[in-house]
Amino acid sequence: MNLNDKSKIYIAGHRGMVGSAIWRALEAKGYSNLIGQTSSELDLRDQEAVTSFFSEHKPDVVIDAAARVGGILANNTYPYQFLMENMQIQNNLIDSSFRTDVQKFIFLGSSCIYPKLAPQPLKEEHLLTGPLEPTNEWYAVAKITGVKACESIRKQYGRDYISLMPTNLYGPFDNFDLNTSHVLPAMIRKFHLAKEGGNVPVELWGSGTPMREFLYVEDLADAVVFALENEFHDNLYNVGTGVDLTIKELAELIQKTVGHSGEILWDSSKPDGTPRKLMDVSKMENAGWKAKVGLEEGIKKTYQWFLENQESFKEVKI
Ligand SMILES: NC(=O)c1ccc[n+]([C@@H]2O[C@H](COP(=O)([O-])OP(=O)(O)OC[C@H]3O[C@@H](n4cnc5c(N)ncnc54)[C@H](OP(=O)(O)O)[C@@H]3O)[C@@H](O)[C@H]2O)c1
Ligand SMILES: C[C@@H]1O[C@H](OP(=O)(O)OP(=O)(O)OC[C@H]2O[C@@H](n3cnc4c(=O)[nH]c(N)nc43)[C@H](O)[C@@H]2O)[C@@H](O)[C@H](O)[C@@H]1O
Repeated sequence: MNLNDKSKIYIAGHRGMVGSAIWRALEAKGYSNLIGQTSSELDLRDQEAVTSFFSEHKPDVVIDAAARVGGILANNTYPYQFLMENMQIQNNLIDSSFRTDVQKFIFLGSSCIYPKLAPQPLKEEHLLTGPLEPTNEWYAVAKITGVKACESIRKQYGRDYISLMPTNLYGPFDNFDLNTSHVLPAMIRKFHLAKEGGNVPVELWGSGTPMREFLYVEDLADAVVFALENEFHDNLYNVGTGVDLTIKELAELIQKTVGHSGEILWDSSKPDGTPRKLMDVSKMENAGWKAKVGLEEGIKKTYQWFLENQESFKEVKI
């Protein structure tokens, strides 16, 4: 497709951590015809509403950054919502895009689509080669169907519909609610509150032994713009740093950044989840994209954002 700065680009989920980063990145590159709808303006679970939105606005490009998103506890507590809502949202967006001739669609999945015990680092071809991690298999199955829906349109109709599989993301506008968030924002808030409370102990979940990879959200937004501006000849690409660390090492890094000097306690009644999910990022690197922001720098930026926006960050109520 002939993309230009007047192309109409619809960012679904444009207020979220990922969607807002993509919006800022596109604006910075001069794209002036961006459209977004809040979930109260357009509930993407409502097929009829999505169909009429697409027939009215006819976007040239769709970037799907809308989903029911949460950390390990939220996924494990609300399996039906994480499965059904994510299938409804993505399927409505993908099918309406197909029917209104959208030529470029970027779908965002997650590294949890790969089998729990797949060989590490995770390669795109490991998809569907083994059982999923039980704490988030519901969300993973939804995301896998999104990947397959885009792949089927590329295969049958030759449309440039691609799926990017980001690793764990963090950064400005993240969800800092301690029940529904992911580990990195939860640790920032917990260590900050404990420091302010006189360096009281911090209680974290699980054993601290699982390993995780973290990509700063503005790097992901950069990868999405890269995928938008370049012709991709395959349907599935991992997006990450290719570097991971234990949850315990992450805790010590965040404790140092925040300046907390108390004890760290581990609540073994909470799930560890997947032991490791390090991404093989060579396919995206061969396509010409590489992450730039290191973890220490990204945590410092995110903590700074947290301090400046404590009153405004969203508390996601599930
Ligand atoms: N965060 C991560 O670690 C991570 C990792 C890998 C992949 N991803 C993927 O990245 C994407 C965005 O994640 P995120 O972290 O940015 O999540 P987020 O901050 O919770 O944003 C999700 C967005 O989806 C929108 N949304 C949810 N339900 C909706 C509905 N029924 N109708 C319309 N809009 C709805 C919300 O809109 P409103 O704000 O208007 O309510 C929100 O802006 C998701 O596809 C997620 O799977 C995230
Ligand atoms: C990218 C996301 O990865 C998610 O898996 P996943 O990394 O285990 O999700 P997280 O919630 O980030 O948890 C990562 C690891 O951090 C541990 N952890 C320690 N303390 C905390 C805490 O205070 N809060 C949280 N949330 N975790 C904590 C948690 O037990 C787990 O082993 C999937 O559930 C999502 O669907 C999505 O795919």
